[in-house]
Amino acid sequence: MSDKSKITPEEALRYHIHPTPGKYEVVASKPMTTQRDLSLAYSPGVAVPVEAIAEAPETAYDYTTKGNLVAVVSNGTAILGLGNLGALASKPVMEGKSVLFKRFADVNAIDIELDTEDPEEIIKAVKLMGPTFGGINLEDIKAPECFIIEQRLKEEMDIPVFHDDQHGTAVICAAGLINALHLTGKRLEDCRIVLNGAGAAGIACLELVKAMGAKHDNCIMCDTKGVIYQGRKEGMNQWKSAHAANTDARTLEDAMNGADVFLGVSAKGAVTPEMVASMADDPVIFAMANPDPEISPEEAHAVRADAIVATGRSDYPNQVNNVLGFPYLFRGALDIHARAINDEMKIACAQALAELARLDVPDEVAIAYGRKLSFGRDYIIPTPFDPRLIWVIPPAVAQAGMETGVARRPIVDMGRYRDALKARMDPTASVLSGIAARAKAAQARMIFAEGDDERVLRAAVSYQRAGYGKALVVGRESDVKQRLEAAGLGDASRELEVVNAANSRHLDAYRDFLYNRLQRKGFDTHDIDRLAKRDRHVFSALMLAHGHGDALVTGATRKSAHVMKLINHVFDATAEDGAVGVTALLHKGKIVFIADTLVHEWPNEEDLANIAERGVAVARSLGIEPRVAFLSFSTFGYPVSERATKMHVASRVLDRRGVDFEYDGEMTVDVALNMEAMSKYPFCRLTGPANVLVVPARHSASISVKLMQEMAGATVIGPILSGVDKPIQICSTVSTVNDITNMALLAACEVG
Ligand SMILES: NC(=O)C1=CN([C@@H]2O[C@H](COP(=O)(O)OP(=O)(O)OC[C@H]3O[C@@H](n4cnc5c(N)ncnc54)[C@H](OP(=O)(O)O)[C@@H]3O)[C@@H](O)[C@H]2O)C=CC1
Ligand SMILES: CC(=O)C(=O)O
Ligand SMILES: [Mg+2]
Repeated sequence: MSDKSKITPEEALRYHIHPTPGKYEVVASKPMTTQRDLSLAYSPGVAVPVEAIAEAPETAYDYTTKGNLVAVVSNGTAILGLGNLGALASKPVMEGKSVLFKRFADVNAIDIELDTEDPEEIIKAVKLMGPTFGGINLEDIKAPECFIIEQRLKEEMDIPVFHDDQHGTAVICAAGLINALHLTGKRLEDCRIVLNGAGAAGIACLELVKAMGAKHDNCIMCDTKGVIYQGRKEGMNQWKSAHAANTDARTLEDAMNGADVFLGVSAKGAVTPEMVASMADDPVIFAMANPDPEISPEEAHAVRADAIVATGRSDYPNQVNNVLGFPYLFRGALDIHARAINDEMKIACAQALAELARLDVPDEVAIAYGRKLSFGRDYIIPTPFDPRLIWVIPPAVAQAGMETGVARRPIVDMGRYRDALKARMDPTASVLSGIAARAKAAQARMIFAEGDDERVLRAAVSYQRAGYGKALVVGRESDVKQRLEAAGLGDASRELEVVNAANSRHLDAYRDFLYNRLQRKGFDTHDIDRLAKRDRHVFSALMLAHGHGDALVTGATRKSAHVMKLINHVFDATAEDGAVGVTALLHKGKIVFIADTLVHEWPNEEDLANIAERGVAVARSLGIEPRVAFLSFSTFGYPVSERATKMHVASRVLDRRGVDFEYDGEMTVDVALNMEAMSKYPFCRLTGPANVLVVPARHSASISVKLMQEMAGATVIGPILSGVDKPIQICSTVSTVNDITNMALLAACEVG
C-alpha cells in the first residue's frame, strides 16, 4: 500500500510552494471595508475592549481571539523521527499541526519556532506569550529537556500546556491498546510489554500504560543503548531510571522474545522480522515512529499473520497518531476556558476514542472511506476523517475538565454543546475527503483523453502517484514524454501508460462500433476512420465503451458543448437520454448543487423533475441528504410569469412521481437558502435550507456558477455528468490541475 501512494520529494515541495509558500494565512473575521469598520477595529473603538479587559481579564475570552487560539511551539530538537534539525526546519511540521487544529476542530493555531536549546529560554519565551493564547501545544522538543519545560510551564501558566509528543501519543496509544487487547482477549495486567524509544513519547506512553494497569515488572523499556535495566549507567536520566527493569535482557531482541505487546516510538527500521517472529501469540505491534515505522505492516504480517499492527502513518490501517487527540483535547479544553489539560481529561479522551472505534460505523463514515469499517484487527482506532470525532471527543474532555475543577466556564447544556460542535465543522472538507477515499477504494483505470495538455498530464501523474489507480493517457508517446519533461516530471513518462490512437490494436473494433452507431446519421467510413483515429475525445470514449478503461476525464482543451457532441457519437448522453450536468458549489462551509449545468438548454417541467432526481442522486452519492428547490425570480406564485410557472409545475410533477426526498418551489434563491426568508412561507415543505438548486435553464445555471466562482471565490466541482451508462466527467477549459484531478476522482467514485 505504501508504494502505491508514495509521495515523491517534488510533490511534497510543490505542495508546500504553491500557490503561496507555506500552509496557511490569516483571515479577518470582521468587516474591514469602511471608515467606520476601521474605527471599530482599531482606534478609537478598540480602546473600549482594552479597558474592559484591563478591568476584568477573563473578558479577553469574549473580545479577542485568545479563547480559540493555540500556539504550536517547537525548537526543532526532535522533529518527528528525523532528529535535531533546528527550529527553522521544524516550521513545516508546526504549520502542518496548526492547520490540522483548524481542519479537525476549528481551533485557530499558529506556529512558533524558538531558536534555542536552553530550557530556561524556552520557558521564559512561552511564559511571556501566555496572554495571547488559550493554550500551548509544545511539539517536537526532545527528551529530557521537554519534561523540564512542560512541568515548569504547567506550574507557572494559567492556560493548558500540553506536550503532544508525550501525552497526545500516550492517549492514542492507550486507546488503540485497549481495543487491541480486547480483540486478543488478553488483560493488560498480564501482558509483557516492550517499549522502544525512551524519549518524550516513550516515557509518557509507558507511564500511561502502567497507570492503566500494566505491571512494572512486565514492562521493558529500550533506547539506543538497548534495555534500560536496573543499575545501567550509560545514557541514563531520572525519567528513564523510573522505568529501569529488573531483567537479564540486554538487547531489544532479548526483550522482544515472548512479549505480548511492542510499542515503538523510536526510529525507522528498529525492529526486525526475527524479533516479531519471537513474540507471543497474537502479538500487538504499534510501530509509531514517523515518517517511517520501526517495521512495516507488510514485514510484520509476513512473519506473524496473527499480529495486530498499527503505525503512525495515514496510508495503512490502524493509524495510531496524535492527530486523533490534540485537536479534540484542545477543543474541549478551550470550550471550558480550561486552566489545564489534566490526566482525567486525557483518560476521558482515550476512553472515548476506544469506545468510538467499537461502535457501529455509520454509513456516512463508510461513504467517506469507500469501504465498510467494522471493529476488528484492521480497525482498532477511529480514522482521522471520522466526522463523529468532533462531537464525541471534546464533550468527554470538557466533562472531565468540569468534574476535576479546571473549567473557568463550565458548559451548561451538553446537548447543545454537541450540536454546536456538529455545526461548527465545514462539511465541504469531509465531502472532498470522502470523494478521495471512495476514489482510492475504486482503483479505477482512468482515461485522460487530452495527453497533449500539461495540466492533464500533471493531473494524471498525481492521480496515479496518489494511489487512486492507473492513469491511461491518450496521446503520442514522444509528445507526452516531451511535455512531462518540460513540466519537470520526466520520471513519470516511465510510469504512465500512454495510449496512441494511431497504433491501437483495437482500432478495427472501435471503427465497427462507431459505424454501427453513426451509419444512418450521415457518417461514411472515411468520417468514421477519422473520428476513431484522430479525435481523442471519441477515441477515449470508445476505449471506455469497450472496457479498455473504467472511467474518462476530458474537456480541458475544448468547450464542453463540443466535447458532449463528440461523446454522444459513442454514448447516449443527450437530454433525451436523461443525461444531466450537476455542479457542486462549495463555499464558506456550505455545499449546494446546481442543475442542469451541462445538457438541457431549456428544460420543460418533466425535464426539470428529472434534473431534480439526478441532482438528488449526485448529492446522496456524496453523502448529503438533499433538499430540492426549484428556483425562479418569483416565490410561490408571485409575480406571475410563464417562466416561473414551469418551475412551479415541476414540483407538481414530483408530487405525481411520489419521490423520497424534500422539494418545493418555485422560489427565489434567497428563500431557498436563507431560513429566515423561508420562514415567511410557513407552508414551505423544506425542513432546512435547500442544497439542490434546480434552475430554469442552462444560461441561468452558467451565470450563477460563474458568478459565485468569480465574485465569491467558491470552489466549483463539476459539472458532474449524471445519467450516462459509464463514468465520464467533463472539465472546463479553465480547469486547473486540481480541478482535473477532482473530476477524475468523481469519475472514479462511480466505478464499481
Ligand atoms: N505516532 C505518533 O503519534 C507519534 C510518533 N512519534 C515518533 O516517536 C519517535 C520519537 O519521538 P520523540 O519521543 O518525540 O523523540 P525524543 O528525541 O524525545 O526521543 C527519542 C527516543 O528514541 C530513542 N531512539 C532513537 N532511535 C532509536 C533506535 N534505533 N532504537 C531504540 N531507541 C531509539 C532515543 O534513545 P536515546 O535516549 O538513547 O537517545 C530516545 O530515547 C519519532 O519517530 C516520532 O516520530 C512521536 C510522537 C507521536
Ligand atoms: C506525530 C508526531 O507528533 C511525531 O511524529 O512527532
Ligand atoms: Mg511530534
